[in-house]
Amino acid sequence: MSVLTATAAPVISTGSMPQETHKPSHPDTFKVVFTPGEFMSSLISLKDFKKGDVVTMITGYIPSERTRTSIQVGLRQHVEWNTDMVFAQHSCNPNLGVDLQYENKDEWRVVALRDIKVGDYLTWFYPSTEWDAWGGGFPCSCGTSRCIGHYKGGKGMTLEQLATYEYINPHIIDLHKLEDA
Ligand SMILES: C[S@@+](CC[C@H](N)C(=O)[O-])C[C@H]1O[C@@H](n2cnc3c(N)ncnc32)[C@H](O)[C@@H]1O
Repeated sequence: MSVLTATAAPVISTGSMPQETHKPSHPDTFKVVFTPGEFMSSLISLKDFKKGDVVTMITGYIPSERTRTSIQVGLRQHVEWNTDMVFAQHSCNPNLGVDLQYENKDEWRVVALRDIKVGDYLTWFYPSTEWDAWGGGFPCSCGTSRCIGHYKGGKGMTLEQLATYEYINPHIIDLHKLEDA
């Protein structure tokens, strides 16, 4: 079935969410680091992972429009993460891959791209799922040697640039091909 399944759970929004009322979605796996300032919070690991481990399956999402807190899962489909994964920051040298290549949505997963230690910040490469960055994107503060500068989504990168990253999802490649056609 191609229709995304909605859940009754409340949508987790970030930024303005009061820390006091926040209920961790994965208390054994990761933890939100609440940081003052607009959209400055992030996610750290509570476990060690080996490269290739599944860090979490993607469950409980809610179909959505493109928002600051959504993830693009198809050519025109977006969902709200609806878990603490929404707090994971973008990095141009991420330690997580978001793997949506499976036809069966129950198989969608977040994978460790390298060994991860307790306390490491958890990050993923937003252009691996997002074609067009919400609100025009942001100046990236990942500070890595691979930093692409201003994040604009997959459409702001060439296919050759994207090919140097793992887990660039099929809809991003397809959207590039459609644009180039
Ligand atoms: C899905 S939220 C991530 C959680 C967010 N940091 C928070 O506190 O709610 C995405 C927003 O976080 C910020 N962000 C994420 N990664 C970033 C990065 N590498 N550099 C600068 N801002 C980033 C941007 O404001 C972006 O629109």
